[in-house]
Amino acid sequence: MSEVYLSLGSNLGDREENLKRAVFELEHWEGIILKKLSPIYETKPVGYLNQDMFLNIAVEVETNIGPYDLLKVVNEIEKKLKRERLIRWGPRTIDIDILLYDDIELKDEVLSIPHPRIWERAFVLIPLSDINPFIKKGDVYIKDLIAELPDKEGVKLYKENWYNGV
Ligand SMILES: Nc1ncnc2c1ncn2[C@@H]1O[C@H](COP(=O)(O)OP(=O)(O)OP(=O)(O)O)[C@@H](O)[C@H]1O
Ligand SMILES: Nc1nc2c(c(=O)[nH]1)N=C(CO)CN2
Repeated sequence: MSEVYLSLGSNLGDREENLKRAVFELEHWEGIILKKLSPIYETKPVGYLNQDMFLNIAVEVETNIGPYDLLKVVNEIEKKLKRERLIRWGPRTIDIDILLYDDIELKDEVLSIPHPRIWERAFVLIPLSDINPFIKKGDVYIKDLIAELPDKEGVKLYKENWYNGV
């Protein structure tokens, strides 16, 4: 079994309900075991600024599904939640990114692991460090990376203990 970290975000429709539905799908997917869920954070949009606030979480799962098949799974869940891609970095009912997959490093046209932008995104690193503070980039703990990030002020705790199934 592999240890995988995912990042989920929503800023369209009922954001909390979208996160719950996506986590429910992951939890009930054959070959995926849900291990840890972060609190929900409300976060200022990064990249494309003219859009509503996001809710973001990080999730740890165990799985025997390989990285490329796992990408298909998360894309399928996004589709199920009726995600439409209109603007790059724009509004979405749900976005699911594969952050880390064991210690794998890979990069091609369809998939990059670790996700290329995670180390510079407080909305990713803050929930991630809640579920595993021991993750490092090289020699540096993510807490120390977060301290250096300008967008950390835009990340506020929204709700703890929020998931009980849907
Ligand atoms: N680690 C990864 N997790 C999820 N998707 C990835 C990853 N690496 C590459 N991709 C690719 O990125 C493509 C675009 O993803 P998406 O539209 O969700 O980007 P985005 O969420 O708008 O921006 P960002 O990638 O900065 O979060 C996906 O179709 C997928 O093939
Ligand atoms: N706060 C926040 N900003 C974003 C997010 C997100 O999930 N949260 N996702 C993006 C594209 O992946 C772009 N910008």
